Amino acid sequence: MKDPHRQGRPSPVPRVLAIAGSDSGGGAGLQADLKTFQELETYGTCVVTALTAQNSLGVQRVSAVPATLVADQLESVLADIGTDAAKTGMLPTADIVAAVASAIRRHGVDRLVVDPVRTATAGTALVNDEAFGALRDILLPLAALVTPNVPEACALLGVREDEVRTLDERESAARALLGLGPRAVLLKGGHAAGDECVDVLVGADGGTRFFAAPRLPTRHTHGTGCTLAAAAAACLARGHSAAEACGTAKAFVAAAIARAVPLGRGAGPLWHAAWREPGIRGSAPRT
Ligand SMILES: Nc1ncnc2c1ncn2[C@@H]1O[C@H](COP(=O)(O)OP(=O)(O)OP(=O)(O)O)[C@@H](O)[C@H]1O
Ligand SMILES: Cc1ncc(COP(=O)(O)O)c(N)n1
Repeated sequence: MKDPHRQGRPSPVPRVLAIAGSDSGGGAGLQADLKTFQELETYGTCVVTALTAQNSLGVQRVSAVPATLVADQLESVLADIGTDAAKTGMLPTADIVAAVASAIRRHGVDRLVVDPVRTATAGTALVNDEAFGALRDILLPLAALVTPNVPEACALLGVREDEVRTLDERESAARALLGLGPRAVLLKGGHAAGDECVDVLVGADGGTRFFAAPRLPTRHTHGTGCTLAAAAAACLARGHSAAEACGTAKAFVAAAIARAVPLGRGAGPLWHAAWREPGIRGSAPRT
């Protein structure tokens, strides 16, 4: 980003900004993002877009933060601390999407990861249709990387989910998403069938990469999407390429799922500190 107040001096630590909703249960949203940033040895800042009353069983209540307050938070962070990368999660209204796009442009944040959050795993809508359309039209063209799951990819493209089943169909869908303007697309495979979770990366270099990891037999996967996108943003802030960032992010999320904790009566959260354990990074996916 343009960082006039640093006058060309590098930041003492990589900085990453999360622009997302709060999850009171601590498993997804901003809470997952900040834990991930810390584990990957980056300094995390956060702009709150929504408050949710949420736990392992689902989302009980959602309240959007006024767009002007989102804009003020963005200005407070970016005009002083600055950032080396940013990541968006839950952007509940079109006004909030517009405020985010405007700040990203004005401050020249070019390492932007957009996680096109739409509904919680439990099915509750987190974002209205107008906001999702605004994200597609004005935020995706600013993204270095967008990380949809299969239902989100289908909603962005306006196609049915049964048209995006096989790996070839997922690769074609990822390529079609490049047409919406992001520089790279990681189409996640958590929702696809099979013994492996295969994520497909297509990017500006024209190539395709597959990141595969065994599908872990657990229901404690609350916050996987947020964690993956946050880890990718932390890696971009460290100066890694999109492909390197996706490889590390996949390994990070796999390790955190392997050590997920059965808290609450429903889908429990990941254990982000798994990354510190000797040997756990050995669960790195094949690429
Ligand atoms: N059971 C699992 N075992 C291993 N990896 C998984 C599992 N479920 C999801 N993943 C991986 O976690 C990451 C997030 O994928 P997923 O498709 O679940 O995203 P998402 O639906 O956006 O997540 P969320 O459930 O947080 O909304 C991907 O890298 C995916 O391959
Ligand atoms: C604030 C917030 N942001 C994102 C998600 C999506 O995560 P998941 O699909 O795992 O519920 C969520 N539940 N809450």
